[in-house]
Amino acid sequence: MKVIELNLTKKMDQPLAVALGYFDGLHLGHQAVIKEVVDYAKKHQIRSAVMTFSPNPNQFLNKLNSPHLLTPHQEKIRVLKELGVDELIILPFNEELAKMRATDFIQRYLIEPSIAHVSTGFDFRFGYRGEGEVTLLANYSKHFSLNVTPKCELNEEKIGATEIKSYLAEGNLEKVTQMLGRPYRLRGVVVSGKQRGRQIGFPTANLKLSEDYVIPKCGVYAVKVEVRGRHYVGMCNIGHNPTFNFNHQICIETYILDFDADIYGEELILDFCAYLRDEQRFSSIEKLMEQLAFDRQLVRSYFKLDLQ
Ligand SMILES: Cc1cc2nc3c(=O)[nH]c(=O)nc-3n(C[C@H](O)[C@H](O)[C@H](O)COP(=O)(O)O)c2cc1C
Ligand SMILES: Nc1ncnc2c1ncn2[C@@H]1O[C@H](COP(=O)(O)OP(=O)(O)OP(=O)(O)O)[C@@H](O)[C@H]1O
Repeated sequence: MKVIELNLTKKMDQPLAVALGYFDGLHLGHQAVIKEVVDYAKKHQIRSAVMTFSPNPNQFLNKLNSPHLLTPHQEKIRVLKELGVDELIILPFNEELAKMRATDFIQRYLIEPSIAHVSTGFDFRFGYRGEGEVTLLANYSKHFSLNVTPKCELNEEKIGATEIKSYLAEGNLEKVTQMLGRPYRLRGVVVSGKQRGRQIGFPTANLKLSEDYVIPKCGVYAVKVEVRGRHYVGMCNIGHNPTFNFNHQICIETYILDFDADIYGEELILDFCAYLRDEQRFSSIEKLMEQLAFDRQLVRSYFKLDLQ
């Protein structure tokens, strides 16, 4: 997939079908919008693209330091590749774009580059203070064809980034996975901890996130783990390690089952599959160890591994 960061000002080399939106999460609603574009492009033998913005419009408009995203930049690229998108076009979201009238946006980013087909969702808004709605796009049928994806819902609730973020904050991974159509993923690098895990028989890989992700609720999770291109299962604790000494900074650490290797500095990918329990402060290290052994059995049975 080609990633283009630019102001589209002139005609594109080849006709494009584009999906428009920020697309944080790339959940099932976003996937419906994007799949339509990929299918349209295949059928008409043109290239498919996602047209998005950077930085996050919310971050720019509300002057947030860190946006905390479900799919930060690299993660978004990875999922878009899997969806078969040919190009990712990133428009710089700046003062000029924030103030651009909706009709000027259409002229500059859709008509001038000769975009052939546009796909959006039912509630897409664009232009100054979100004044432009999909009905406005429909007025330009002589320039581009338009597809509007109806609302995708899960049990009558809109599938959306805000909803997924609140389910992550509650530890409701079932809803998160259903809305995303895949497990929630964190990616980072293994850094050294205080080496206490090893001493209590549960060495852990401490994760330093590679991008600004939304962190799920503190607690213990059954996770799928990918490291050095191989797949494992594990149990991940997100929290403050209160039994030892309450750490103010949240730490994300994973005990990988049936694994013993030095992976400091390696990339680690965690897929969050099930919420097992809250983090607790135990009265002794022995009690914590007993609980960890119990958690390990739970993880084995969750993933239907032979109990050992
Ligand atoms: C699956 C799992 C669950 C854990 N649950 C708790 C917990 O409930 N309470 C707690 O204080 N620490 C918990 N821990 C954290 C251990 O205290 C931690 O592994 C130990 O402090 C080692 O930290 P280190 O890697 O910084 O050396 C858990 C760790 C793992 C891997
Ligand atoms: N549940 C959904 N069903 C159909 N289309 C959707 C759904 N959620 C978002 N879309 C569409 O996907 C495109 C990209 O969405 P974008 O991220 O810009 O905005 P959004 O509506 O705020 O998404 P979200 O609700 O996930 O935050 C838009 O065209 C939007 O209308």
